[in-house]
Amino acid sequence: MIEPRTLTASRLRFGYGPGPAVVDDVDLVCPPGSVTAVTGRSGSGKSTLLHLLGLMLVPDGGEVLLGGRPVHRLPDAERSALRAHHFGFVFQDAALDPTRRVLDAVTETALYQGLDPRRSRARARELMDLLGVDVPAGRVPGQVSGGQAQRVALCRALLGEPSVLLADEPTGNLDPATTDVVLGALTAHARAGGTVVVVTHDPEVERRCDRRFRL
Ligand SMILES: Nc1ncnc2c1ncn2[C@@H]1O[C@H](COP(=O)(O)OP(=O)(O)OP(=O)(O)O)[C@@H](O)[C@H]1O
Repeated sequence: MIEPRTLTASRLRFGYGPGPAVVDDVDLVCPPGSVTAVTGRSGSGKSTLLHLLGLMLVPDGGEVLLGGRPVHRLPDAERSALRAHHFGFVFQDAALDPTRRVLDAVTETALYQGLDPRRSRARARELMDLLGVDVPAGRVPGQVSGGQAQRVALCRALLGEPSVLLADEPTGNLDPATTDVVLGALTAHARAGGTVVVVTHDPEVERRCDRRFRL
């Protein structure tokens, strides 16, 4: 069951070191039930914003709120627990363990969440079918294409039924038909109560999202 939660950034600011902030005074509200597109030129801070929203970076200023609760400065263990139970990630550098089978990569986070292994394997197969990840069960991530690896990461994120799904260029390596399938899955997750945020350079993907935020 997805637990609906609004994700909010308030006056968010972050820089990687001395010099100007990469994310500067960003206000953003992402309600459950919708897909928000984050766009902007290369280097404008989109991925950084997604890492801040996903509690992987701690802001220098401002707040990240989940369901109205400030979560950006929680101790590491609490932020990790929140990430594991409420967030799903499809990141460009979402490293899939190269030694594990694709199916195990998809079920890995669900097992951490305490889901029944047999049910999560069955659901993983359904999601892989839905997203057209048609690879032999024994394949390891290094033996699948970039576009397939992205969809494996999406299956893994969806399996956990996260309140918040953050995706960095999830259609970057995909043809139009497969882009449709991925957008359909992201939208379905939102309609089921999820909060979905997608970084994209693709104007067509941006157009099809419910909300738009330009950095
Ligand atoms: N780990 C890091 N250390 C220092 N600077 C970084 C780091 N990661 C990103 N940056 C810098 O922060 C800025 C924003 O990077 P970010 O990846 O957030 O942009 P982006 O909008 O996602 O770019 P793209 O569209 O090219 O993926 C860039 O100038 C980048 O060089």
